[in-house]
Amino acid sequence: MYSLTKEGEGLSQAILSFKDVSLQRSDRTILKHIDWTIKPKENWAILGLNGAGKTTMLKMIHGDLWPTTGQLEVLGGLFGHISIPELTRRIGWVSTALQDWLHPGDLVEKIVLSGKFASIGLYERYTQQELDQAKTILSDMGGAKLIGKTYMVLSQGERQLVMIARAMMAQPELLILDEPCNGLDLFARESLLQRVAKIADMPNSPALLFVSHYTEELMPCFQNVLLLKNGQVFQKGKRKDILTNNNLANFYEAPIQTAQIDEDYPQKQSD
Ligand SMILES: Nc1ncnc2c1ncn2[C@@H]1O[C@H](COP(=O)(O)OP(=O)(O)OP(=O)(O)O)[C@@H](O)[C@H]1O
Repeated sequence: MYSLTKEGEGLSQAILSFKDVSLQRSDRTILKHIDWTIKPKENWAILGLNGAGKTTMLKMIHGDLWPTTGQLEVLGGLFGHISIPELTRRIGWVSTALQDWLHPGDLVEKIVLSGKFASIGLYERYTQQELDQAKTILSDMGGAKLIGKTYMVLSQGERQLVMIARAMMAQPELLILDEPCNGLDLFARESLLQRVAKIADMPNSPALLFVSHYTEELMPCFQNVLLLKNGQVFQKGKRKDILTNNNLANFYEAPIQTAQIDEDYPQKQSD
């Protein structure tokens, strides 16, 4: 169904749509003339070096920043005509930065449950059924052994798993994974990426938006890639067209040799 703005203008059915969006801060243009659409059922990865503007774009999608110029539509709502708190409840956000806000002494399952209320800590009344649902989501993500532990004793990989389960608790329509593999060792990273791939395979999977510095983290479920450089879209499209040696060499301004790695990622025997 098409959404309507207050003026009655029909909107697209896109998950998100940037139309000539720029963002100015002080005397600096951080994002420049971004044109980009994510259609339903598409999963995208954004690749960019430090300072490219990735986090700024995510903050915009999440409603924390507004375009200085241009038109931005997220989940059928046009900025300027939507309730931002309502929008943010429909978006899951996983980022190591968010971990610093959590209460270290909280039980893992309660942190997952807090995703339902979009709160840091649990202040709302909840039912046993909701708590059980949080445990089920965590178990489905491979985190059954974490139930009953406090957040502070978890490893970084386990914390990221909890963050993803927390985001899934709200049944988001869009799940943003902002450099989720930061600080993870090889095995923890591959295990987390496998979990992400499982989410992508779910029948009612949210649209996935994965942000990274590294091409090797872009799982096959990310069929579309946007290369962001100096606040501008350098290239965007199907991964097979974007992740070529030539493109990446131009993007990074350095010789690049990509290699297809066996999709059976390294796994510990115990996994
Ligand atoms: N409020 C602001 N005022 C001025 N400059 C800003 C502001 N916010 C971000 N920037 C600048 O905009 C640029 C893009 O920042 P952003 O955090 O979006 O990059 P990024 O691609 O996420 O980088 P990283 O990979 O290092 O996290 C950076 O140079 C940053 O210093």
